[in-house]
Amino acid sequence: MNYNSVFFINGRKISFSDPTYFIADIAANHDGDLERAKMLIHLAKEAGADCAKFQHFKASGIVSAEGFEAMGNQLSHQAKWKKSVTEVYDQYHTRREWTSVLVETAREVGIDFMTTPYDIEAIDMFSTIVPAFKVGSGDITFREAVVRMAETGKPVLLATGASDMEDVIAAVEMIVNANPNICLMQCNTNYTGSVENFKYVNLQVLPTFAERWPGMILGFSDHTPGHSAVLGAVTLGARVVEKHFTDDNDREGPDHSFALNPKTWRDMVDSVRELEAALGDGIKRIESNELETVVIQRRALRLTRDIQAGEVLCSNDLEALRPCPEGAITPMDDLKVIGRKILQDKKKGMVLAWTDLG
Ligand SMILES: C=C(OP(=O)(O)O)C(=O)O
Repeated sequence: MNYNSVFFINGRKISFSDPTYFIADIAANHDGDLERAKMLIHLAKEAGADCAKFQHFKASGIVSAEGFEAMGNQLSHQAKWKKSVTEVYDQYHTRREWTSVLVETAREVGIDFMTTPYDIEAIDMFSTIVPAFKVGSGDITFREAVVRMAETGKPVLLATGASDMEDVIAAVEMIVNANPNICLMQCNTNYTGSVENFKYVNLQVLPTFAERWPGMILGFSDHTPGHSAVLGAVTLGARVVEKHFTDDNDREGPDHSFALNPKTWRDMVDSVRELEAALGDGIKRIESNELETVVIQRRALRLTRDIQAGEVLCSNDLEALRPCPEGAITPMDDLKVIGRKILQDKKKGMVLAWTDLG
């Protein structure tokens, strides 16, 4: 199976050794208003996002009115919606005629523009516009769309919420058969924003993915409150993180309540940057910022009395005390020092070097 451990999104290198790439999913949080969509792109950039992402669907191309009607429009987070599922999708869809304005706004602001396309027309329309495509979890089995995105040659970010390993294997195969640039994202698609959801996030799937596809770029699409899940995901190797983004969690639209806002988004980015710095490279060493503390915290063998040249050291002549200047014998070697002759006069409290001993 042929896939890359490094790919680029608009010149930005995505790999395990590079900083996490943050996608602010504006989704439907523009509330059907182009000015709000533009404002959210600006706010996402200010909050530290690398990418402002939208979703392009048309109600008629994504949901069956009859299908949801038959289920009473009452499942999961949709139960809170005041209108039917079709009406909500229609009201909150991202207008395709906004595209040039959104793309230009993102360019001016200096943030990548991306979308999750929910129909073939949208994939074709955006194939020369976006630097990468996102497959939303719900479309993991939409073969035609997944293959079409992969065939554009753009990196494909595959969300895997509400899927089992068999679904994931099939989708990964479809993508890598056409395109080696894939990011495999763990996701839990419960959008209720409940803290109960933490126990379903299952971050340990990331190492499972890594074991099955060594070196594949991993990501995490998160819908839980706070930053714990994201910090855990980055620790476990995710290098693309997506979270919903809004300016105001109290607005009425379907995606506001569980989104991060500019303040919480900034906190997340800052926390991940700190975590990345803290994770390091795994090589155990005395770090360059510890060179002084290694002196002040470690002990050296020091003389408990004035000693004259020719005397033989016994255990009572030595005590282990801080600091330990470079070259001093440490208490690790106390047994090698006891019984040795001292070659020159030394004062109480002085340290010993090997050249002091006969
Ligand atoms: C729904 C989407 O993604 P996810 O499955 O990651 O929540 C999306 O990108 O439109």
